[in-house]
Amino acid sequence: MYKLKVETSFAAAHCLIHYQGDCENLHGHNWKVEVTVTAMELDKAGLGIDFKILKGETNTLLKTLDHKYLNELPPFIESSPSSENIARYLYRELANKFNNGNVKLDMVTVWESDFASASYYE
Ligand SMILES: Nc1nc2c(c(=O)[nH]1)N=C([C@H](O)[C@H](O)COP(=O)(O)OP(=O)(O)OP(=O)(O)O)CN2
Ligand SMILES: [Zn+2]
Repeated sequence: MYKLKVETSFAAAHCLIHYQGDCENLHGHNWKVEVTVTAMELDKAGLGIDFKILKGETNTLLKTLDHKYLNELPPFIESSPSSENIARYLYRELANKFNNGNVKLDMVTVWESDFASASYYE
């Protein structure tokens, strides 16, 4: 079994809902996103899955969040755009793209600062 990880990022604005404190006000982060998959077998080139595919699909999804006000986007109308909910949203979208007989999405981790992150996995 192999574990592969890519890292990328996006910038966006948000405010936490049902939260009392500074973070209920509009502010932004440069979120770092880590996507980890497991692969059972390698192809002839020795790859579980091409990093270019992992990063490409992830960046395509992140483009829909980049430089947006997250609270206005459909995934976060009902659920506050916390790092936890962002990680879960990304996980569910990327699982549909990556999961097959060989590859399984393992975990998505979202860092909202150098010191704070949330991960989601199933
Ligand atoms: N479990 C979570 N806790 C918090 C989240 C979150 O997504 N999940 N998010 C926030 C806010 O987004 C806030 O912007 C956090 O910003 P940060 O600067 O890290 O928070 P502080 O101001 O408390 O940082 P200091 O280190 O105290 O300056 C809050 N919590
Ligand atoms: Zn925040």
